[in-house]
Amino acid sequence: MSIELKNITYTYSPGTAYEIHALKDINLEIPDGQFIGVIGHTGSGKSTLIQHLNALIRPTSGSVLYNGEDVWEEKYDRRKLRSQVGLVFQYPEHQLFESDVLSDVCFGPMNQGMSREEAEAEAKKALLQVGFKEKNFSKSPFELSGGQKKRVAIAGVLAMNPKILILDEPTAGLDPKGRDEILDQISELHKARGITIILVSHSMEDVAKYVERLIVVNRGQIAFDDTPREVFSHYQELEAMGLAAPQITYIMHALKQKGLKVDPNATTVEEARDDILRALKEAGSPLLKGGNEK
Ligand SMILES: Nc1ncnc2c1ncn2[C@@H]1O[C@H](COP(=O)(O)OP(=O)(O)OP(=O)(O)O)[C@@H](O)[C@H]1O
Repeated sequence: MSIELKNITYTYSPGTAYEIHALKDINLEIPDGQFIGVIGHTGSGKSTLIQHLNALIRPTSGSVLYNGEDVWEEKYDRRKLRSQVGLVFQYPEHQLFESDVLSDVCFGPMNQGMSREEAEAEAKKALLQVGFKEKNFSKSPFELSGGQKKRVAIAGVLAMNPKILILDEPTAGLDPKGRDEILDQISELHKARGITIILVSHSMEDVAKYVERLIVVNRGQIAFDDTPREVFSHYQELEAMGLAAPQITYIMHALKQKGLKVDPNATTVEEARDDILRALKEAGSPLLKGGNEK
């Protein structure tokens, strides 16, 4: 189930005074099963890019291939594609409209042609997988907290059994605890279903913790496409794009400059902790005498 973007450009309002070249010659290959982060400054083109992945917008030039087939061929079934490449928009909770949670999540699969019974089975599975409790299935979506609403919205797309799930800032507007819970659940989902996850995020800490591949978009182009570790080693270039590496990367660079033999490219707090302890131990540091070793 690979997606390929070939020489994609996209221009809003072409030929007018408001013309904006949102994407410029994008080439991208997304094989099965990866957990990918997409990061970039506001207005860099992330949303425009992901809408190409499920043929919601048609490129100005270039082609989008799904399993090798051009999705903009006249006879291509783009409706089917959209159920296989599920897209959860920013603030999806604004799109809940049924009277109860279960019916809301059933809407997508029923729209795809499933019976209510089949749809309910998929909906329940999806809701439980995103950590939504069964006792709340009959509640009105309007009674729910922000985090619960987001779960319902994600389950609504998941219930259609997508092969690829794209989430545009799924944690926007949540507090840190709600944010971690949702991201942990998305990560679990990736493991349990083995589907491709594409996570658009503004948080370097979040992508560093979860994704295996990080795509950095800058002014409509792909600036980096690599492991988070490799991308963050270019932190000075990221800064020039209005981005930054995770704070821990800066701390590790500072420690290295002070003479501690740490790996400056650690990207998560856990990785950094282990590496600092190792370096302190190797240096025979008195700091470890308090029994603080792992
Ligand atoms: N419907 C639209 N009409 C005209 N211009 C648009 C439209 N949507 C986006 N743009 C412009 O295209 C460029 C890319 O926008 P896009 O929304 O893809 O960026 P983004 O990286 O997703 O931003 P954000 O992080 O704020 O969501 C920006 O200059 C934006 O102003």
